[in-house]
Amino acid sequence: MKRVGIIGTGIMGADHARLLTTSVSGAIVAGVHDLDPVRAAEVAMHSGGARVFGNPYELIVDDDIDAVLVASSDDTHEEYVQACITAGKPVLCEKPLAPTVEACTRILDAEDRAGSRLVSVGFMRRFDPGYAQLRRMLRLGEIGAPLILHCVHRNPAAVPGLPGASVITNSAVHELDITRWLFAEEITEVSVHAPRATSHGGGTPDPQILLLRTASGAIADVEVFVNARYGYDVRAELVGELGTVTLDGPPPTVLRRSGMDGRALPADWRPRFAEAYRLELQDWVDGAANTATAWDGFAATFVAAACVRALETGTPQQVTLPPVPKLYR
Ligand SMILES: NC(=O)c1ccc[n+]([C@@H]2O[C@H](COP(=O)([O-])OP(=O)(O)OC[C@H]3O[C@@H](n4cnc5c(N)ncnc54)[C@H](O)[C@@H]3O)[C@@H](O)[C@H]2O)c1
Ligand SMILES: O[C@H]1[C@H](O)[C@@H](O)[C@H](O)[C@@H](O)[C@H]1O
Repeated sequence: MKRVGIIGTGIMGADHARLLTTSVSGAIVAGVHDLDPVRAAEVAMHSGGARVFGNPYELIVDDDIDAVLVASSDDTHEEYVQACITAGKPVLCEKPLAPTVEACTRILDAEDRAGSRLVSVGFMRRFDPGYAQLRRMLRLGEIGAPLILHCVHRNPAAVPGLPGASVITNSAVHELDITRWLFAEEITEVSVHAPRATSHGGGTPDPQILLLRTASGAIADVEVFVNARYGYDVRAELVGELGTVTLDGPPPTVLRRSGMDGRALPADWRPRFAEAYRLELQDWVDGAANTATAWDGFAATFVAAACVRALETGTPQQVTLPPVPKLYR
């Protein structure tokens, strides 16, 4: 039985705790920590009486904790991931690995010194049955050589006044990862275009259109719109030389009534990606190593940084990743 400690018990930490407790085999939530002790206590209570730690570093080194899940806010990931590497414990860190290239580089260096892959990154879309099917069809040659990936990523609402950079490092980062993962090659050039901003974002440059060119010359276009109001909506369409494959959002149930034909949209990512989170956690608990690595986390943040420069300067940016370190080849 893997005894998991969770740092950060907000929306995602609480959801991961619930899944680990109810839907993942071979694991228990043994410890929790949050800056807010009330949140930590509540999640502990629903996780079969996990221990509440007042100090996150004591949780990480505790002999009764085998592995750590980091679900605190983005800018706190690095310090906890570093402490896990030092303690020699596997850590599943929510995306992004860290919001800056410098922080991700320090994590890669620490893993290199440790000499083993301890870090997984929560790019859960890799486990979503819909995205997995898209990738399988591509590999089977169903649509021939891929040319274009169209992506839509809409959230109903975000923190008012969120900086444009955060829309990229926190939200569009999923598409940066999924583009690398689907095409199995790196993104080499990016440009970002911002139309007139929505009046519902408190000044956030939102929506944004990202154009990503991959090493073989394919293009992904990403509409990221974090104040779209109407619901949580993530979609994709892959266009190949022989056909297309479309990933529409579940659920499959359609309500036809009063002259309308419609499906209910989820309010956020938890229902939409419930199965992806469960499969990701199971994979991590099993040590199956299909989760995104620290290198994947670094690469996504590296491309995100180029997108932020493109947004701020209005000019396309070349992306040249450093060579893949030996640990990840
Ligand atoms: N994979 C996904 O689809 C997905 C979805 C949502 C969020 N996330 C990521 O998960 C993380 C958490 O997001 P959330 O939506 O749960 O946010 P949240 O604000 O609901 O929860 C964050 C929690 O972290 C705590 N916290 C903040 N700083 C801390 C620190 N230094 N030490 C310990 N606890 C600290 C807060 O008190 C809060 O309870 C973020 O990194 C976010 O990007 C991933
Ligand atoms: O942190 C969340 C999470 O990563 C969701 O999956 C994404 O859709 C949101 O845009 C982001 O804010």
